[in-house]
Amino acid sequence: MAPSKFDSSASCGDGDASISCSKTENSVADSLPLFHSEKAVEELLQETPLQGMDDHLIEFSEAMRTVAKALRRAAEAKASAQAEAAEWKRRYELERARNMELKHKEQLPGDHTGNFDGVRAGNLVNEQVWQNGRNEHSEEGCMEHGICSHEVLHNGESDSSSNVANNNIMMRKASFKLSWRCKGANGDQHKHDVVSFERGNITTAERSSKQISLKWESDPQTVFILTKPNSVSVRILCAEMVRWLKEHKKLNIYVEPRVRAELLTESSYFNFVQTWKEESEVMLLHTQVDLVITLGGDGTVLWAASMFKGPVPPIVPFSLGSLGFMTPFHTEHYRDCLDSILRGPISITLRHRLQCTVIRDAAKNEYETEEPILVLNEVTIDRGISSFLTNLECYCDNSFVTCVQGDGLILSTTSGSTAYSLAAGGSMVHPQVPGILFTPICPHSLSFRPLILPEHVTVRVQVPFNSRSPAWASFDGKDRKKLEPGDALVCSMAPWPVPTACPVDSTKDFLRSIHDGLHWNLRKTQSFDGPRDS
Ligand SMILES: NC(=O)c1ccc[n+]([C@@H]2O[C@H](COP(=O)([O-])OP(=O)(O)OC[C@H]3O[C@@H](n4cnc5c(N)ncnc54)[C@H](O)[C@@H]3O)[C@@H](O)[C@H]2O)c1
Ligand SMILES: Nc1ncnc2c1ncn2[C@@H]1O[C@H](COP(=O)(O)OP(=O)(O)OP(=O)(O)O)[C@@H](O)[C@H]1O
Repeated sequence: MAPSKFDSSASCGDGDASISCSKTENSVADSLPLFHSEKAVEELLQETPLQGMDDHLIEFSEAMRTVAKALRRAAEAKASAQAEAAEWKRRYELERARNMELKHKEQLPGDHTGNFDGVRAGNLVNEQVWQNGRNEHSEEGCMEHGICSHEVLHNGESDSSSNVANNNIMMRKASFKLSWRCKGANGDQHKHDVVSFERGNITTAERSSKQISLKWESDPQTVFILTKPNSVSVRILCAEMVRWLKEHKKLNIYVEPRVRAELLTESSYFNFVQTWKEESEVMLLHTQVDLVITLGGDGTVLWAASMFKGPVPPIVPFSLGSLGFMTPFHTEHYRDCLDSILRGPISITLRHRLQCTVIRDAAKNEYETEEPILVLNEVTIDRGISSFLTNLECYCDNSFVTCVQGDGLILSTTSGSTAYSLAAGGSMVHPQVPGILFTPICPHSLSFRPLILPEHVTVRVQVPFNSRSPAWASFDGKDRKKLEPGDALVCSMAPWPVPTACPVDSTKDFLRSIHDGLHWNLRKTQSFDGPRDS
């Protein structure tokens, strides 16, 4: 009786496996191990004596033997093809490595991609020559502008500092290049000093925010004194300081028009004091002034910074306020202090500023002001007098961040981290840390924690068209601007920081300000007198 279909299970001898001839050709080939040898077929046939079989069955048995042989040959051919492909692949990799090495040596300008699309496997060089002749790490191949590294490890040699196995295959550590992604054509050249790149290991050997020291190359000639208004003690000190700087230091003195008028009411002696007539002259102050002295509190430092829309001369802030986070110099010793500052060198805290631009009806993308508004502390977008929650859509480099529903949002510098942002639950951050604090004000959501974003981002805060009320932006607590639905405020790090002088260094200054100003973590020390671990 001839079977209509071969569809049975059988032991293959080398273990239990099922053979299903109803499989497609590919799937049979895939299960070649099941046909490990023709033995399986023989065993199967032996179990069925040929005598008594009809011709069809005998014929079928023979066909099965033939199929088994064909499958074995196919398996051998496949294994051989795989081995050959592996060999070609290995050769290709060798050639690729060699070409890469040569290409790096040639230092082709503008091509640091490490791409070798044109390399063909057929264009191979003698592998042995390559292995014998080259045995080097190719640091010298690293280019001027990018940061790259790759190394080749050879037969019998392994990098003692790594765990690379010592086998007979030439191994190539992945080659790579780092570059800083930023706007502008010269982006690649940014901050290479921060990252060192030895043999493929990335280390940040150098720090970006070192203590900055200012050394005068020529003597300062002109000092601009800024004072807090309506303060008798400030007025008295200002007159005394102007006199001393003129008589003992032979300096030119600039003051605000209001201050000059005050000095002149005191005495005509102060006629030499300079000021400006037109507001437009303020724009040029930075070209005439060597040093700015502030007499007041933090608000006077903010005021001074706001007068410079571009570069800011070094500021020496004297403390005549209540808190004095940014005013480390004491007025009692002002002569010694100024004496040392005029001689230099001066330790400087470079305080980053934010530049903010209001865009009216963001859909039109029209900037309201030509010049961005610069802030030293923060820009605040809040609900103003409205009793509704703010509804502020926030984007960071065009990626949606979140929607602020609450009283508002503070975008703060690290200098401003100890001001309004701190009161709203933001972290205190050392002023030399470059970053933008993203601090919600009374958010109506328990999970809305403050963020600190990197310095290079652009933050966009938009009042959506479906907002129930407008929002209000204020800049270092001043100049409130209404943001109607559809308006946006764009904020990024400004290129002109505010250099403020420190008595010792910026870290001591920062710690002093949080200890003295805020009494940070002030607590009576627990006494020794009591239970303790034995
Ligand atoms: N709830 C709050 O804490 C709150 C509310 C509104 C404004 N402010 C802050 O006031 C600043 C404006 O200051 P002002 O002197 O013109 O107004 P102000 O005279 O009302 O003084 C506000 C207080 O903030 C302090 N301050 C300012 N800058 C600081 C800083 N960088 N670190 C620590 N404290 C700082 C000042 O010493 C002052 O005591 C704003 O930029 C804002 O940060 C804070
Ligand atoms: N030269 C100036 N012209 C106009 N306004 C100024 C000037 N200097 C300071 N102000 C403003 O006066 C206010 C108070 O100044 P400041 O913060 O220096 O004094 P304070 O409030 O007594 O000190 P503190 O901030 O330490 O409590 C601030 O709002 C500031 O913007």
